Amino acid sequence: MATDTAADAAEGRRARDDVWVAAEEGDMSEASAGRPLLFRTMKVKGSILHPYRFLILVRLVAIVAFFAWRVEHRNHDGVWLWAMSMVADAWFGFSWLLNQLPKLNPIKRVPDLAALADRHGEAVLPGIDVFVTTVDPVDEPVMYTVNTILSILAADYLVDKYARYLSDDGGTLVHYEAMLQVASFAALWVPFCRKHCVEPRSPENYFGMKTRPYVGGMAGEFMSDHRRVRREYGEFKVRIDSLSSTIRRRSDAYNKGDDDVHATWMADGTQWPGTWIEQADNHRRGQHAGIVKVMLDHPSCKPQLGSSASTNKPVDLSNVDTRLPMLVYISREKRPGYDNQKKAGAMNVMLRVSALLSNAPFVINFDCDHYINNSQALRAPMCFMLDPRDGQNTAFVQFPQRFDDVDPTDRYSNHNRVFFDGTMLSLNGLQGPTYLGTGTMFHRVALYGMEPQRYRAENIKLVGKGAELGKSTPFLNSIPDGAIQDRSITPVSVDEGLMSDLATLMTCAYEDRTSWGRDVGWVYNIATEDVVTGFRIHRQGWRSMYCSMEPAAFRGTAPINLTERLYQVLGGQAAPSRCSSPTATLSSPAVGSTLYSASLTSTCRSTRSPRCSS
Ligand SMILES: O=c1ccn([C@@H]2O[C@H](COP(=O)(O)OP(=O)(O)O[C@H]3O[C@H](CO)[C@@H](O)[C@H](O)[C@H]3O)[C@@H](O)[C@H]2O)c(=O)[nH]1
Ligand SMILES: [Mn+2]
Repeated sequence: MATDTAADAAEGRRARDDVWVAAEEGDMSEASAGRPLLFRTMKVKGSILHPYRFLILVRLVAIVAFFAWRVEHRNHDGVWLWAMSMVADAWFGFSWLLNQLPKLNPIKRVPDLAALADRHGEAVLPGIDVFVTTVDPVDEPVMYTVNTILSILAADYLVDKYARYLSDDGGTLVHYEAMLQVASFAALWVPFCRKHCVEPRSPENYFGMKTRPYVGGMAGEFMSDHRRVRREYGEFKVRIDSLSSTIRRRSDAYNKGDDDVHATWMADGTQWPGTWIEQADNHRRGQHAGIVKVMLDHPSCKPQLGSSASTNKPVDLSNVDTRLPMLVYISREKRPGYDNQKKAGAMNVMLRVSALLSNAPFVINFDCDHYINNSQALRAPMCFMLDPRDGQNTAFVQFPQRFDDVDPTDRYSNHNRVFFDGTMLSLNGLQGPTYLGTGTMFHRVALYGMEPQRYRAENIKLVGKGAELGKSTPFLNSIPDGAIQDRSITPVSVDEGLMSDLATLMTCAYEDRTSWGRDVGWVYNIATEDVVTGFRIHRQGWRSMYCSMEPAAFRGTAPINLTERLYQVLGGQAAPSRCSSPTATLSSPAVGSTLYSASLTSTCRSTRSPRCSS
């Protein structure tokens, strides 16, 4: 749980401060034109880096010498075996070299939130669309998803500058009704977080902490508010846990006497358009209509203070802004015969649907089991995106993945330190880290397949784009606006016309004969759509940034037992490009193994969600 993490973090910080020193920024006056720099760049201290580089050189010499020795000592009794092992060694050595080169100059970049606040004040921060994906309320427990969503709704960002989207690939009523519950509990939880500066803002993790220093300004009221909200959260959990039985009971009552149809019914007495408990034609997992429901409208741009304490509302919110950001539920259309392309397909639909509803210039995505751990986490990537140096060319900002519930010795290497704190920082010194699938903020236009220099709104050419981006005129028209950073998100009226435009964007057939899944959006037909999508964006000349912040911006759940961990590693291995070294699983030849091993320890990653119950 999050309790040991504070101590861990403090210790980690102390250790790392001995390693990192400020890097020289060179003459920035021209690039920044008087605008303040919004992040600090650090490099590894010379006394550590130089010996490390020397070590790489020594190993390189040893490897070359080893090769020479192998060539000279050919085994004449088994030339084939010898040749095969030489080929393997050559490939092994080459990939080792590729793995080492970026490590010559690791770079860490730390966002300067104070400078961002100084420069931007509050009002001019750009809009963000936040995407969360989920599939199955049992495999990916609903409690994780609702906590993720509560943590996003409570994040410290301008309420009218971000919108929240949940994509439910299962199309289940449980998820939809869970979102209704979230919307109602958030009306208490979010103002409570704001009033008392609560961290983290995922209630399960917050109430699970043993101790926490109070940093808010209303210590006097804290204990009673805390007790009250905790009780409400308990009741909220009970309601969430009983959703599936509530829905089943309700549906049974509606279906009584009808032997043919066993529909699943919503609370308002209409049939659920998505997947039914008893699956029927047009109401099964792989076959149902597209659904989009705006559950919380886009808020007004003026703060709305809450009411003072009364008997039925014991928490005094008279000085707290009670607005909530927009909340939208989406379940895309599913038809037999179409490959739904898993997460990549879901993300592409969300990208299009959000373009007509909020069309923020930035999007950030989370898997349903990754919550916001640091309420400033949506501001931090802005330090990179708005920075005068490379902001215009930065396609995405990637955060390290951190995990709860890892046993103290980390015996299954869940933290994956070499990958998140080695390889990624190393790539950060080059064109930037790869896209890792969750906790990543993008420039929307980078996902539309546009190149960095064409990025400014006035340069976007829509002629001929219909073939690439699909034939929805409202969507094509939204693209230039989606590039304007200082555009505020304006509330849209969800009328019949808009609903039919949205339905078109969610259909399976929309992407036929377009570039979606190839040159536009998340890439299809590959196990590691995230990594490959990142590569495509890099290829176009964009760069990416790795954002280091304390406390960790986001946290996820790690496998708690060996079986789950092995599944996870297997998932990563099955997809070689997820590993920084493609040969990490090959057994190395006896002599070579010691030379290579240090660079090969657990460079693979994957965050397959644990099949745990909550
Ligand atoms: O048909 C699908 C399948 C999955 N998902 C969502 O995609 C996310 C990741 O899927 P999961 O099965 O949990 O994969 P993991 O192995 O846990 O995830 C790792 O691998 C994925 C595939 O490369 C990356 O996208 C993730 O970000 C990365 O954490 C989850 O939020 C799912 O709900 C969908 O929306 N639709
Ligand atoms: Mn997962």
